[in-house]
Amino acid sequence: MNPAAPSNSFTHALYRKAEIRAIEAAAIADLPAGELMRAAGKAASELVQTKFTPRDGAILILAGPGDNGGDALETGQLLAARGYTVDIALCADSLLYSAAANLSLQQARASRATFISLEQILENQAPAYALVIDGLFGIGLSRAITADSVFGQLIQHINQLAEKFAIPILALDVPSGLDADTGQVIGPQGVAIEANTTLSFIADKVGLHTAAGRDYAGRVLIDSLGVADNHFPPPSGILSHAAMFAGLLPARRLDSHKGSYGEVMVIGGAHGMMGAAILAASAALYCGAGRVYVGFIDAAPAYDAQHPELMCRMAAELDFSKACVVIGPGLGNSELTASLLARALQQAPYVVIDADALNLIASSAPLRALLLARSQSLKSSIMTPHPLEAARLLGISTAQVQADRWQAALDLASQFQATIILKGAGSIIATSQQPLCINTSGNPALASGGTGDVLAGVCGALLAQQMAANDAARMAVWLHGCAADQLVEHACDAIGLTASELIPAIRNCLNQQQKKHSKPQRFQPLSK
Ligand SMILES: NC(=O)C1=CN([C@@H]2O[C@H](COP(=O)(O)OP(=O)(O)OC[C@H]3O[C@@H](n4cnc5c(N)ncnc54)[C@H](OP(=O)(O)O)[C@@H]3O)[C@@H](O)[C@H]2O)[C@H](O)CC1
Ligand SMILES: [K+]
Repeated sequence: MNPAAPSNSFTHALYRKAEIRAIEAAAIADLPAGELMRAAGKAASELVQTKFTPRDGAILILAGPGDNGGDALETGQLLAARGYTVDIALCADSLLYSAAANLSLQQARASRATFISLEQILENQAPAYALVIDGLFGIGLSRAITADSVFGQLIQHINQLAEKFAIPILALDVPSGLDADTGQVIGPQGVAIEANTTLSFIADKVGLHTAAGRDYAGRVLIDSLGVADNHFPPPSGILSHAAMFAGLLPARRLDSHKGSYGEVMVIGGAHGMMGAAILAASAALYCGAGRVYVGFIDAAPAYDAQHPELMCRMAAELDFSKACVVIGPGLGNSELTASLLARALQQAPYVVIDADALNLIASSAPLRALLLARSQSLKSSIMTPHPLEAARLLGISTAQVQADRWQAALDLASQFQATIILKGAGSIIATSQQPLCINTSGNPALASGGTGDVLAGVCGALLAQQMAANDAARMAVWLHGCAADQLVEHACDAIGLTASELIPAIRNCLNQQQKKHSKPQRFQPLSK
């Protein structure tokens, strides 16, 4: 296989369909006809040999009407030549095939593969397949595959059989039915292949990593098909990975004190929602902020018994002028909260705007103006909307946000001139200047109350320790997800993770990350 496209700096690059088309067009001009399809078939057949090895059962290949079908036919004829039992369902009018796909079809027909009809597949309720290869549609899918269409019935049948008989599905390029840009199944009545593995060609695609993309694509592998480096423009997005965060938080100097690590003030915790502010503040504490205050709205407790280090005050008493203000967790909506938000936006060098504070901004033009003014005075702002909050901020519906999360994140970043964390499966971190980033850590155990408050607190701690807003946002989301992954793997499994448990796990992840990249100790203990 050709390694992920094309050099180290691009290993985690993400592109949209139009960019992939442009790369493909530039590459084709340099190459003999059909070369990319041959490379796709070679990559897929090698992957089957090395990772699936289904010698004891037949392989079913679904070949659709475009070049994705051509890739599948090429894969099929290569596997047949290597001695696999291959059934091919040709779901296409071959007269409409491109020259490259036609050549692959001729070779497949001349091979030992058996061509079977759609009816044979649909009637067969207990197939002895060891693997299904999905080459129905790739990036050329232009409209919904509706459940009642022939393709729709085929896809649903394959998904059901795969689940019932534990048959793995390898999708070529994109799981058929999924939009490679948005990560959504196309159309309200649309269906898509639920793959275990997706082997994507030329470069990685945004839609395989956000929204429903992760559920449909399974494990994602990339093969560049040998396309030369110079055909790849700078990526418009990247996937987060551990190495990105190396050195972002400098090693602690021996000659340092609590004042060296910044001050976080969490503003929120109105009556009935005090826990939200305490969660955010505890997360800031565990992520290394030097001093952490909680500024309550209605009444402040004398102290927090679980974390007596937190300084509990009334929000109105706090001076924001040197702090990182995390405003929103349990804030509520009142004249007082709006005036606190206005003061934070004007005074604080760093702000993290979460939850109710986002809703206040969505409904107030003066608050928006104060937020925009921050970017001109080089003050850092991170906003952490979930899809509903993002929808309010953009004045659209949640469904519209989810229909293209990438675009929604970009729109938020440019409208509010802030660093955006658009939460949800495959959280997106966006600024208007740098490539967007899709987070790769985390799991559905995070879908519980309070985890968003924790994330806001982590952002606050990193900002307070002088990290640039975009780095802080990317790293906070990544740590938050890593902590959930570690807990699910080693402690609590997928159900019942609480936001409180997440906090010490985030501290572990942060320290592990720091240790990996820190300088060796000056003094080693003397051996006895
Ligand atoms: N070109 C190359 O060298 C390489 C391409 N690769 C693979 O090619 C696909 C993209 O191929 P393309 O032919 O552009 O698109 P698809 O195979 O995804 O499918 C297009 C055909 O599907 C029809 N279509 C679209 N939507 C539907 C639908 N809902 N129901 C039925 N039919 C649909 C479409 O018909 P139109 O009427 O819309 O024209 C086309 O007939 C890419 O994903 C790669 O797998 C490789 O990268 C190798 C190099
Ligand atoms: K496919």
